[in-house]
Amino acid sequence: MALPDKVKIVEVGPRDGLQNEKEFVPTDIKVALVNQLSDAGFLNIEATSFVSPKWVPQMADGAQVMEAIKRREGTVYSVLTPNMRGFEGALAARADEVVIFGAASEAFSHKNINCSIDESIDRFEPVARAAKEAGIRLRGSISCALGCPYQGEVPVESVVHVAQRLIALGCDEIDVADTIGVATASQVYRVMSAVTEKVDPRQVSGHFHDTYGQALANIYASLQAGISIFHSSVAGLGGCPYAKGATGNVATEDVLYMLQGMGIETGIDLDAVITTGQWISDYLKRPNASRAGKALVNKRAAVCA
Ligand SMILES: CC(C)(COP(=O)([O-])OP(=O)([O-])OC[C@H]1O[C@@H](n2cnc3c(N)ncnc32)[C@H](O)[C@@H]1OP(=O)([O-])[O-])[C@@H](O)C(=O)NCCC(=O)NCCSC(=O)C[C@@](C)(O)CC(=O)[O-]
Repeated sequence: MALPDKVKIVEVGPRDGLQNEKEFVPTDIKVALVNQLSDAGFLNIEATSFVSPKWVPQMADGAQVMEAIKRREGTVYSVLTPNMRGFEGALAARADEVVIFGAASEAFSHKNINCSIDESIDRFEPVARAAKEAGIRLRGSISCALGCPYQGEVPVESVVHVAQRLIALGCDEIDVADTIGVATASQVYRVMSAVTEKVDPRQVSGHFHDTYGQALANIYASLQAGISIFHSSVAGLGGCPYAKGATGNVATEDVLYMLQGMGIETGIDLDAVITTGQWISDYLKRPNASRAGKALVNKRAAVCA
């Protein structure tokens, strides 16, 4: 299949990137991160979650973040909402898109949102209806679509089933997520092909954590399967608190560098993202997990030396 000439990158750093940070990141830092990413030209930024602060304390300031960010014309600001309580918070915070998040693995569904897959879809139903009534975009995420930390293998049929249920709820887009980053390219090609047999490929995205260093290859395999929407996290921040050991999403800088090299358009300023990636890594006192980010920061330093 011919590769797309344009790809949409959904920047999930402010939510998926930060949610697992042990130390509370001050709201003004979260806001500065979102604002810098908006200025870099992202069409879609996942800014925060409206979930139980007991389960994910780092996202407790979601309303304050949404209140304070500078909204860029043309950028969709998304937030996670597991239920109607979350949806009400998102509506009040003027989110452009709400994300319901299920799983293809029963075990992870219970660990992450304290209910079965079927119960989660029932719980999402009123959220989906309310979002459509409010004219808010609706996205559905399928965690552990390529492997589960608790049950191991996840049947492709389960991924396709959850994908179809989420589309039937009215999702504008669904994310096939490798939550623990275990997948390899041929498995990804198979799963994406199976999902896009039933769901319009334009509505399907790839969300790849990079725990085993396979994310870029998995993105390439997804491109070959007709996918043209990908999630990534600036500086490779992140990991899900309910997927022990899962490291960050694939680094946005690495994805942009790869796509640029292939002549695939994203509309995003890689230089600006590199600066932001180094800034947030320095702030969090953690190494920058982006290879291209680090290399280009070092290259800048060499030029200035
Ligand atoms: C879903 C629940 C709430 C169910 O939690 P529960 O205990 O089943 O439900 P509950 O109704 O009993 O609520 C428990 C407490 O949370 C409160 N509550 C209830 N709902 C909300 C809400 N929306 N916002 C704020 N507070 C809420 C509720 O009021 C109550 O407070 P208490 O009475 O104990 O003081 C809980 O399991 C939860 O919040 N889980 C967090 C899930 C999460 O955020 N996980 C990480 C994001 S998913 C992810 O990272 C994967 C993804 C998307 O990136 C893709 C991938 O890589 O796989």
